[in-house]
Amino acid sequence: MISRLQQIQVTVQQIAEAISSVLMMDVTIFDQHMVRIAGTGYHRDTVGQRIIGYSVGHQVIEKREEYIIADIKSNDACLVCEKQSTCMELAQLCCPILLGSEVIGVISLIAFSREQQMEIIHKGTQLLDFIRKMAELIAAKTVEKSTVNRLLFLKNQLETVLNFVAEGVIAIDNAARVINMNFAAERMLRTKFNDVLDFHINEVFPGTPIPEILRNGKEFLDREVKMWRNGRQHHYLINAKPMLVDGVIQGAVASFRLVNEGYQSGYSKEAPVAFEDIVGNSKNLAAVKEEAKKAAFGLSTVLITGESGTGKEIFARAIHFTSDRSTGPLVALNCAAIPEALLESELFGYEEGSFTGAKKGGKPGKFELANGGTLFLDEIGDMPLALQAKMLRVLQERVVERIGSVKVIPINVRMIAATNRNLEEMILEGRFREDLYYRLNVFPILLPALRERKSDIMELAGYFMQKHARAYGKDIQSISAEAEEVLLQYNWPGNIRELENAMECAVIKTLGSTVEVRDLPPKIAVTSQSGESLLQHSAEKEEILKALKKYGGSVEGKAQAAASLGISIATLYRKIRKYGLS
Ligand SMILES: Nc1ncnc2c1ncn2[C@@H]1O[C@H](COP(=O)(O)OP(=O)(O)OP(=O)(O)O)[C@@H](O)[C@H]1O
Repeated sequence: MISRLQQIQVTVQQIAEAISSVLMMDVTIFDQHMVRIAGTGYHRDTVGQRIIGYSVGHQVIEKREEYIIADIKSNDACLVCEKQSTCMELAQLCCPILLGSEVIGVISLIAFSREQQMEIIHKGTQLLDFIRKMAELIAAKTVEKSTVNRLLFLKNQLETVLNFVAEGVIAIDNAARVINMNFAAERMLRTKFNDVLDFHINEVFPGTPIPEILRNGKEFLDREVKMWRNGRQHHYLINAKPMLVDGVIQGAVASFRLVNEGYQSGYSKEAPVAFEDIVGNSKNLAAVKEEAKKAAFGLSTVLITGESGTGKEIFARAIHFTSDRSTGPLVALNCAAIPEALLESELFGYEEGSFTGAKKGGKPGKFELANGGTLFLDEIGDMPLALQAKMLRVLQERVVERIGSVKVIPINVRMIAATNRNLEEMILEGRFREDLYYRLNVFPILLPALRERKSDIMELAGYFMQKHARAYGKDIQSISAEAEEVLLQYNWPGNIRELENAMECAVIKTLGSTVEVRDLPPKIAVTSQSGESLLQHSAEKEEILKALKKYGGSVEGKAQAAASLGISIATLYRKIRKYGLS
């Protein structure tokens, strides 16, 4: 193991040189294993080597004593040294480097000349006082080093843990500036920590109540915050706590999760959806529609998989309204939208008095509410393992028990589950139960991504253009050939939802009756083309300026401007800097 002195070798050498130049004598410093850590003059060349043989140094370490050796040839301590007869040193002064009661090394001041020897003879105790101070300094440096090492270790440990959790975590200092952020927070806020370090939290996460804590010191749980991003409103549930040092608020830490459109209420109130309402005639989509129609007429559980925004929910609704349960309830629950602790009672309900805060008369769960109809469980991949086991029982036995009750309630419910996750991979990682997967996957439906059905893009774009033009009372008739090319070239990672947002944004911006490239969100226009032309740059700059003029340069204004441009706030700030728009 590397010794304490070895860990700070450079510092030890510097101290040896400083002593040597002040006292005009050579210095050597070695650790408790007799390895030379530093040396000046004659001893410089053997730094890093172990001192062999039994010498005064060994005695300093063993006895933890200081030595003043006025004459090497006659001193008792030197008599035991094998090299005494050939030793070129005339006199020596040795001092242990102590860390508590442990010797971690020795400083030795050496006289090679008569004058230096005289110095040691006449001023030995003063010199020793000085060397002792230097030994204390070195010991303090080793403590400092191990403190730094420990802090680095803790920092790594903390980062590993932070980046392991699925919740977003963000920390601010006492001026509400961002000082830390984990991977999940980066993902959810679509930003990079380095891009927003030291930004005011409101610039990164507008509308969050986290700064309140700096004023009142009160922690809060499950506060809902809505934020516009990419033309879409996102809901977050936030918990936050003050960071206290010696009782003084030094900042705050918040953890949050994205509660995408927490549609907890049933769909029964909503308008029915037929397969004919699902826009798109590509071969891929037509095949899936045929499959889904077959599923609608059975009673089997359906598992819809597909990337986010591919239309899983709209398919689930079409299946329900085409099935012979269409007059029954359609009840939906997004497993990712509900805090884990509440999910069980949402699904299974509870009896009166089953836990603190339980409603009088108890509450039915979604299974009961969906009786005679369909239960749509979205984001099933986010269901915790313990609940998965309970779900499996319901699917096998077709009965539910409310929390806190022993009564068994029979249920007649068709289940449709959906996920954008790869459940088979999750099974291998032990995060999803294989038996539940097979129970759910009776009728699998795989929705293709938009990029896998390019021929649907323009049909959908036209459909959304008309829908939003109607809503905004605008007379927009067509999409220009250039805009069409851009729409077709783009990769659509956010699928149909992203296309709908893009077309809504275009409808808002279009001045005439045709959607042009400049009306599309800059992100789509830029990434669709190979290389960013000067023309695009100036168009983008103009768009940003327009948005900033419209919404104002305040933090809130910038957040709105970013939302209207379909970009994240951090990207807006980057572009403001890039185009010098301060
Ligand atoms: N083929 C389609 N025709 C018309 N609208 C569609 C079509 N597919 C999806 N949409 C619309 O696009 C949006 C996204 O679809 P939906 O919510 O069904 O996707 P999803 O796969 O469930 O997304 P997520 O996994 O993110 O919840 C919805 O507003 C939906 O009405």
